Amino acid sequence: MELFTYMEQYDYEQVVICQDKQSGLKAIIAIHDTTLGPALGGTRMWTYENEADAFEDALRLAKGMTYKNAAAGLNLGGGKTVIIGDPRKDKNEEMFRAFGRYIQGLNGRYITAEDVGTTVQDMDLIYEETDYVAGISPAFGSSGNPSPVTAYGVYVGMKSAAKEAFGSDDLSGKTVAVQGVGNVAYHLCKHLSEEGAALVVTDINKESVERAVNDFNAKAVNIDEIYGVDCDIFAPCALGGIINDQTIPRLKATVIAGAANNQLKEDRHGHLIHELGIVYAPDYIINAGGVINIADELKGYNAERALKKVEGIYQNLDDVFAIAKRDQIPTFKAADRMAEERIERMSRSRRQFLKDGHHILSRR
Ligand SMILES: NC(=O)C1=CN([C@@H]2O[C@H](COP(=O)(O)OP(=O)(O)OC[C@H]3O[C@@H](n4cnc5c(N)ncnc54)[C@H](O)[C@@H]3O)[C@@H](O)[C@H]2O)C=CC1
Ligand SMILES: CC(C)CC(=O)C(=O)O
Repeated sequence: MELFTYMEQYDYEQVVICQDKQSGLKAIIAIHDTTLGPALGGTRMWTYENEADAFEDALRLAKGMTYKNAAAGLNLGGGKTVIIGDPRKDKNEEMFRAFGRYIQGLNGRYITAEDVGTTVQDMDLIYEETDYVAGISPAFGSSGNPSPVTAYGVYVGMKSAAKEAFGSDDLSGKTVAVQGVGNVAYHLCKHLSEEGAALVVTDINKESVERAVNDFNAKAVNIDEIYGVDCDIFAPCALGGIINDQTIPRLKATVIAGAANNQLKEDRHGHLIHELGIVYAPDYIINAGGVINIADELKGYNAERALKKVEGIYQNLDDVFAIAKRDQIPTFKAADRMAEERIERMSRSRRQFLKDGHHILSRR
């Protein structure tokens, strides 16, 4: 990847490369766009095949956060961090403290939180060094782990997508194939099971599968079988790029609605599933619950208020489906349109009225 070419193509503001030999920290902080406010997005810790993959992931995820935050009505820009390493083996206190100091050095341009491979405990270590971290322990007045709230948002969003596809948002009797039953999907499965949906699950982690089988009577399938499951709804809840040339021909689902970021490998895959008549709930609209919850900390966290806002994901998806129909475009394009229009509108109003609209985390 030619970094500057890529940054210019999608108009990224900044990429910060952090290296700390003592702790083994190798992190990439990507800030895509801060038109609406400071960039907020989680920190992912993952073992990448090579550095180029890590850069690409950080950059794509950061851009996704710009769109997610804009479409969710938040006054926040988009950013994301990738830490290269195995979250089961390579973490240590110094690493997250060092990372916290890098974030502090950005002076509020970027606020971090959890993503795949990081936990509330990791955020607490970052908090030792900087205020610009959310999703820390509730004992600090924070919102804690965002995953259950993300799951609730995906659940209400799935109901909106079901209404679009089947004419009713009732999920009882529907079969949902869930790829990856980690932090978010476990809670999603709970909501679905309580409503009477049948679950088919897979995960590379055997214990996670067993937990879903035991707790929700889910049927387990092998990793690769999940795409071909005879189901109503496919819920990608692991990593990105899973809607691609290899998987699309195998899908039997009428709806795709899940938590994973960057589900479409490329834009053309969004067009392909649209042509096949699959109702796609755009990833960054349906999985915005976590960031909506975390963003509430900027006002002094109130769980009830945050949850109410998360329920707005249902209406937001209704709006996306309506724009898609009105403009005869796939839903992922309709979501982009919604986000871009808000950024454009707000940037004009910002120039006129707002000198410094940034929030202060220390209010929490
Ligand atoms: N945690 C949150 O609040 C939010 C998470 N997301 C996205 O949702 C997705 C899931 O996030 P979490 O549940 O927090 O992560 P997690 O790491 O707890 O769960 C992901 C699960 O997917 C499994 N997995 C990985 N590769 C797989 C594969 N090829 N096939 C099957 N399973 C596989 C993992 O073993 C793990 O159990 C990620 O894409 C994340 O970026 C998006 C918004 C907020
Ligand atoms: C705070 C996180 C839940 C935000 C994020 O990184 C995401 O929504 O992917």
